[in-house]
Formats: sequence, structure tokens, C-alpha cells
Amino acid sequence: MIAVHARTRIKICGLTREADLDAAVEAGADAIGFVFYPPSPRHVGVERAAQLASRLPPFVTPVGLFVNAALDDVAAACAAIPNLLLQFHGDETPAQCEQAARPYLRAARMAPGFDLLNFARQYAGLPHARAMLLDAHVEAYGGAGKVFDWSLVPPSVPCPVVLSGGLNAANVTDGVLRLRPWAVDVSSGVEAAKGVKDVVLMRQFCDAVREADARLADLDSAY
Ligand SMILES: O=C(O)c1ccccc1N[C@@H]1O[C@H](COP(=O)(O)O)[C@@H](O)[C@H]1O
Repeated sequence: MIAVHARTRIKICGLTREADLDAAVEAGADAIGFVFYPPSPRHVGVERAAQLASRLPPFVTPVGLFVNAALDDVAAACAAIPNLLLQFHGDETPAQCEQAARPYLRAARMAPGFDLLNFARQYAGLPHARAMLLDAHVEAYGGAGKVFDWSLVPPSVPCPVVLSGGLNAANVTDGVLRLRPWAVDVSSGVEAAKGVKDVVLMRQFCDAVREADARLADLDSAY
């Protein structure tokens, strides 16, 4: 039996300001990302992220993004934000991702020749791996607003997929219809400036995801 499509989860990443966080939640975000990567223009310190995360209502998940961070830094963020979901976006090995003993999303940097299935296989069965987050391969590791070639995604990936990389209100409906990811993740596409979110763009983005969900539910229930 084919399950009827329910809804695609939405993560909005790179929040640095209270008003943006409140607006993201109001727009319909299921998860809010804090960038703990100092070179990023969206970087926030642990104390600041904890202040912001304390505003989140129940059932909205704070996510901590790390790029090749020391275990102590990851542990400090986990201690300050107890329900933090981790996102490893650098060159971490599976063993390093497991070290914090907390659930995590693993970023896969998509480019021609990258073997996603082989990469995902290294995380299969690991106790804390929760999803593959597919992003475009860029020098800066991420947050560059670059779309990757979605045809690089194999027809079935054996774990939940989070689609990211250059998403915005104009292309996310297509992405959801094509790849049926568990969730989508956006940063640049809903920004007025780096680290400053735009309320209207966040609303339009979430509405575009809901539009895709409605179309998938129609398709599925037609069978
Ligand atoms: O947001 C950043 O500054 C960032 C820095 C380093 C690694 C990842 C980063 N963000 C993540 O990148 C993807 C794609 O973002 P965008 O929508 O293309 O801007 C997303 O998963 C962010 O969480």
C-alpha cells in the first residue's frame, strides 16, 4: 500500500535575531538552525543561541550546525541547549559524528561523481545518525545559496533525506515534488542579508512547501 503524503518538515537555518526566530516559527518552521561555525556570517555563540532557543515553543527543534568542530565545542552547545539536534556539515568521519552521542543530521556535499549511496551506507545503523542532508558542494562548506543538480540523487536513498542548497519559494515546490524529502532546509533563500531573515520570504517559502505537500497528497490519494 502506498502511504498518503503527510507533510514535509521545514528547517530554517542561520537565525541570529529574536524577531526572525519568532517569525520563522509563525511561518511554520519545524526546526531552527544555529550556525556554530565561526567563519560564517550567520555564526552565533553558544550563549546567544541558548537565549534564542529558549524562545522556541514545544515541538520546534533547535539544530546546531558544526563544521569540523572540536568535541568540546559540540558538547558545550549540547549542555547549553539540552534538546539540540546536531548537524555536521564538514569533513567529520562517522566516528566523529557519533562522539557527542546525540542525534544528528549528516550533510552530504553533492557534486558530480559523489557517491551518495556509499556515503549514506557508512552511517546506516549508527545509533545517532538520523538523516542525510543534501547540500551543494561549495568551498565555504554551505550556506552559499547554490542549488545542486537534483538528478544526482538516486531514486531511493535508504534513510530520511533533508533537501537543501539554494532553496527558495520559487524552486522548493519542484524540489519536494521531485525528491519527496523528509524535510527541506533553507538559509540564503529567505534572507534580506546574511544572518537577517525576511519575514515575507520565510512565509512564502513555507507556503510553497505546503503547496507541494497538497499536490503530493492529491497524487498519492489518486492511487
Ligand atoms: O549557513 C551557513 O553559513 C553555513 C555555513 C557552513 C556550512 C553550512 C551552512 N549552512 C547550511 O548550508 C545549507 C544550504 O544553505 P543555503 O540555503 O544554500 O544558504 C543549509 O543546510 C544550511 O543549514
